[in-house]
Amino acid sequence: MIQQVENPIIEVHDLSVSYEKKPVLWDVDLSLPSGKLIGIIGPNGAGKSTLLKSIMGLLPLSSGYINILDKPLKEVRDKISYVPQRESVDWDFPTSVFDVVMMGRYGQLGLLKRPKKADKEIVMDSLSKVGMEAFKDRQISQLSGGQQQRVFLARALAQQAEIYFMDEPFAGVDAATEKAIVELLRQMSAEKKTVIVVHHDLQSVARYFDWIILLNMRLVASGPIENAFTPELLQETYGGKLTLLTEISELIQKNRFPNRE
Ligand SMILES: Nc1ncnc2c1ncn2[C@@H]1O[C@H](COP(=O)(O)OP(=O)(O)OP(=O)(O)O)[C@@H](O)[C@H]1O
Repeated sequence: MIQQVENPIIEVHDLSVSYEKKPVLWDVDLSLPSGKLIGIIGPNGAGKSTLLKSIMGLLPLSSGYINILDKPLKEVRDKISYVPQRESVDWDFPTSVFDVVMMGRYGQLGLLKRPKKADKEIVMDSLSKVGMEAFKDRQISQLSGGQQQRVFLARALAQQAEIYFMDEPFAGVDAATEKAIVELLRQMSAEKKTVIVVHHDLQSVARYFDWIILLNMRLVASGPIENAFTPELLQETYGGKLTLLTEISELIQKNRFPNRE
């Protein structure tokens, strides 16, 4: 079930990626619609983060090419924003919440230019969207995991991009932060942003995403949640590793896609 899209915002052609000659992604052909919340789902080691990084040009490709907004990545870099995994960052670095979020503005500013009043306003607005204005002067080493994740999201918002890539934004955050992130994703979607999220928790997939990519080294499915989130396709993606299959099957049969209009 691989649905091709007319006028895709992202097109991936024959993508293969290897780490030190060990193949991780094989022949991925993908086209993605704009303005949707898109989840990349698959078991551990399936290549989800690798797909995200490849699309953003952070890894060398063994074969294939990627177009974003009909153009090669280097022409549209300022239109994309990346929220990496929280653990991949040194949170002991001595800097404030405000300054981390201001880093989101440097793409537009250039490194040597001073931020203007408008940039400061964008930073404060981004912090308020994630409920972190009160923490603007706090050192980032003194934040909880959920607060760190919110700051990361605020930095991405400050970039005012069109496409947002997020690698497991819900990993290790508290329930309040999870709810705040979901609300933010919905708001971004209402503003016609495209958001692509690596996601682990199968229970929440149908509630959070409009479209899913099922991946296990090869592309198993890409399509609207109603068509792609099926027991058969999940079985194909997870193989014997899927213990939640019955539960998910029930969820689908009851056609319960809560909170999604
Ligand atoms: N820098 C690297 N060097 C060598 N191998 C790597 C590197 N990064 C990832 N891999 C391997 O590539 C495979 C895919 O990794 P990737 O992180 O893309 O998977 P994932 O689906 O995001 O996994 P997870 O859900 O566990 O985060 C794994 O087998 C992983 O061990």
